[in-house]
Amino acid sequence: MTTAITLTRSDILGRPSFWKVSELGVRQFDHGYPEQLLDTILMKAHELRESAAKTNLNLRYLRNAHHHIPEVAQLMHDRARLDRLSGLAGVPLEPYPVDFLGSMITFMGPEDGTVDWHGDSVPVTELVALSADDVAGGELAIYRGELDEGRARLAAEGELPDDRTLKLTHRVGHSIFGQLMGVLHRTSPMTSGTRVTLNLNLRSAAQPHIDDQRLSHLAAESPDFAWLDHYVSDVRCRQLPSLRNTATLAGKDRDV
Ligand SMILES: O=C(O)CCC(=O)C(=O)O
Ligand SMILES: [Fe+2]
Repeated sequence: MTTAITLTRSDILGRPSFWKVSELGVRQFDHGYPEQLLDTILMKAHELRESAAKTNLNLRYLRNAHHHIPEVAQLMHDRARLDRLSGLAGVPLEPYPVDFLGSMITFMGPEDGTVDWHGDSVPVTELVALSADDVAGGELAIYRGELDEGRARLAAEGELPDDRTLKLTHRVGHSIFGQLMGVLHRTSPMTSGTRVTLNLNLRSAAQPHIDDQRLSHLAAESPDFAWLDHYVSDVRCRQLPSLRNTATLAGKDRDV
């Protein structure tokens, strides 16, 4: 595995941050995943493309990809992959548990559009380019600065200065792996070509409460509330113990 780029979270935000799973910022690396597995995922993604929804962020995507495509589930839960990503992040990671956000496949191009400025609700993501044909534009653009400050600038000025934006070109065979929670980013508009990308979302296995998910966001994404029971039991059984444990440890620190 060769690492093409590495940036810490503090490098991106321009300040230390507290709400994070680790100092992971963004890394791009040669993933070495089996070509045949990714080709199968791409072929099945094309078959399902017409069922992919468009969201208000101008993104055409197929959510819950691991339920539709067993090969996505295989990669998502692959132990060697999770161990390697955990090593890169510096903390144990696990697949994101809210089913419809665990994995998705995005379709981007001049007609499908590209995802607009946002911060991720999920803590950590791996973007695996399945195809990138004849692409002009379409880089992952990351604002170097605070999310809220960047949003205010966007609202006031309509754009962000180029010299504060880092652009990463997606490459087939490489993953862009990052902690994009609380980090303002988008995909640069594409003037030609198409890119199909597999997004595999993750969180800290040790501190699963570190997350920017909002119930209103989940409801907007999936208004049938079919995710609710599973979500509440995750909060009860995983997130609450982790939150309490963190609070206890912080209390102990103060007592010393
Ligand atoms: O594929 C990309 O360039 C960015 C995708 C992204 O930010 C997202 O799906 O949340
Ligand atoms: Fe994102």
